[in-house]
Amino acid sequence: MGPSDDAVTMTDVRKTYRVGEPVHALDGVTLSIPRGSYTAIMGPSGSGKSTLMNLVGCLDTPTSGTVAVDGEDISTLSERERTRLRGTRVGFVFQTFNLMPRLNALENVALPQLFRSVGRTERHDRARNLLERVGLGDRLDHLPNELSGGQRQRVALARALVNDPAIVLADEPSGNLDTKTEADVLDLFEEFHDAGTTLIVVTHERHVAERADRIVHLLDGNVERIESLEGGSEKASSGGDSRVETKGSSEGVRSEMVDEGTAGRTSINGVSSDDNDPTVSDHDPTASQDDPTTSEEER
Ligand SMILES: Nc1ncnc2c1ncn2[C@@H]1O[C@H](COP(=O)(O)OP(=O)(O)OP(=O)(O)O)[C@@H](O)[C@H]1O
Repeated sequence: MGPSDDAVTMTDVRKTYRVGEPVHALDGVTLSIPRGSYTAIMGPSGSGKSTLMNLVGCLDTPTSGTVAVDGEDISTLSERERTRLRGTRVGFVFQTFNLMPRLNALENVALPQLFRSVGRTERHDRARNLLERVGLGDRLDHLPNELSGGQRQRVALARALVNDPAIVLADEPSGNLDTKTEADVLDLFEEFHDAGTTLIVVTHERHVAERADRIVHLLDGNVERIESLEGGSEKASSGGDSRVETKGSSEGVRSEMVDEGTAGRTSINGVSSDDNDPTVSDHDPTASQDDPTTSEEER
């Protein structure tokens, strides 16, 4: 299996934060995530799950080692190129949904397509199609606060998928949902996984992780072990090149870089954190020339 068969390849990845005493959030992680696989990431608080997700999501760069996302080494890319890779090849689903409060369901799902050179009609057609697939064809005009928690999460999932990403990253995607709604959302994940999407889900919940093909257990910034799950899909077991190598000692950290956690300021799903300002106007920014997320090509 060649590198192109992996959606993500991490090689001896270290991430060191220096806010006072250095914190080795990731400490020599080598991990491959095959295309089309469904991976759960588990581990105690502080074990490095979010740090790993931030790297895979191109929200941050490693202190040392390489992270290849959809075949591209993110350390060699400019900030602008990483933004584009993130906007076009990665979809994000958060526990808190992160929908734009003043945009309706259709506009929220259409928004990340501003990274692509497609017109407004095509953007809206695709958003409508995805919302129909997640069972919300009759809720297109609803604002987030006019939807239930499960419906909002389904809008978030449709938004994550709208650019046909190589990878969907989900951080505690069902944490705020009741049991029945959680099951519905997880069924939907499975449906998209069956259709070939690579899914990486961070969770503290064993029953959520067990929906995946395998569980990567992190401990103290390293991969402690990888657990293959019985009944994992055909696709994942045949693509299950889960080469894992961990390096236990933090003494080997080579970096002298100072990382100050830039992740929070970066745009996600085509929407920068500053753009989450609830004072954003009601008009459809996917049609606006002035919207900060409008692609260069469209200006
Ligand atoms: N921006 C940052 N600056 C400094 N230290 C950080 C930063 N982000 C994370 N850390 C530290 O890195 C370590 C790993 O953090 P991370 O958020 O990846 O853990 P986690 O496994 O996601 O934890 P949780 O389950 O509590 O969300 C922690 O010790 C944390 O304090």
